[in-house]
Amino acid sequence: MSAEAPVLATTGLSVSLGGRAILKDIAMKARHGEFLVVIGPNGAGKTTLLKALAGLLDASGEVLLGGRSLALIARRQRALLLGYLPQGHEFHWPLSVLDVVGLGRLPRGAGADLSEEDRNAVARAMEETGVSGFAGRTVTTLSGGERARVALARVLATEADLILADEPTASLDPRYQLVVLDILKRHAARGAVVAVLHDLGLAARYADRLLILDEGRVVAAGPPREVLTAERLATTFGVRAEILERDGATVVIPKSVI
Ligand SMILES: Nc1ncnc2c1ncn2[C@@H]1O[C@H](COP(=O)(O)OP(=O)(O)OP(=O)(O)O)[C@@H](O)[C@H]1O
Repeated sequence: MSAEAPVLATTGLSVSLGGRAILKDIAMKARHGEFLVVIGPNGAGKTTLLKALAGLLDASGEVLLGGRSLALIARRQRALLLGYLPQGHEFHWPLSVLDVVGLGRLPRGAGADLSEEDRNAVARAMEETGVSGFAGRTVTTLSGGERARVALARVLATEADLILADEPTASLDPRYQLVVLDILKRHAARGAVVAVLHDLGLAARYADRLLILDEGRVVAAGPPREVLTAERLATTFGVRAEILERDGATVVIPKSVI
């Protein structure tokens, strides 16, 4: 991907599901090196946006990856360019953790026998996410937080420049929430990351820019301290919140329901 074109950009991106307009004319971009966090109330369209960015939904408008139209990029090539971490992390097959993370190498042509390069990428991803200790365990026996980290390890193993992560910290304990966001922040530095988060405090701390979705539209986009205002939290989320600046970071304290 060229460093000049945004890693990811959309124009006029719209999606209808079940006869209802879910995403309406979304224009957004993630620049090289950027950690973009998508926030918004339940049902705003965040998951739908990530799926559309990953090319998993019929959409009108355009998604550009490194300046190239996603629609014109073959599926296998897409899988090299972007890693998609879906919400939920359910595994239905009783594979070992090592095998699941190894699946991340499939787009790179890996077969049943991984090359040394594949094995190194898998080992790095497992080390980073703290799952090496249970490499031999069957994924269906893992706890929710352990599964979430294995799912992230599989995406990291792809070594795609762009990662789309849907609620990557859901079901993680406080330490692993920070571990995972640190990983994504590091990854963003050499490509870009678009992540959906519900925790406004973590979103404010980690995001280079926030994209706020409400009822399928972008209602604000920019650095956390510019877009996270008490008025915005009231109109978009329906909460009264206190917003503080502490050690250079924006701290959000939701206080009551409006
Ligand atoms: N397949 C579908 N058919 C019809 N409506 C759908 C479908 N998938 C999602 N929707 C609707 O689209 C809207 C946006 O859903 P989406 O999952 O993108 O929201 P979200 O912002 O990720 O919400 P949450 O914070 O609750 O995860 C919701 O009203 C949802 O009910």
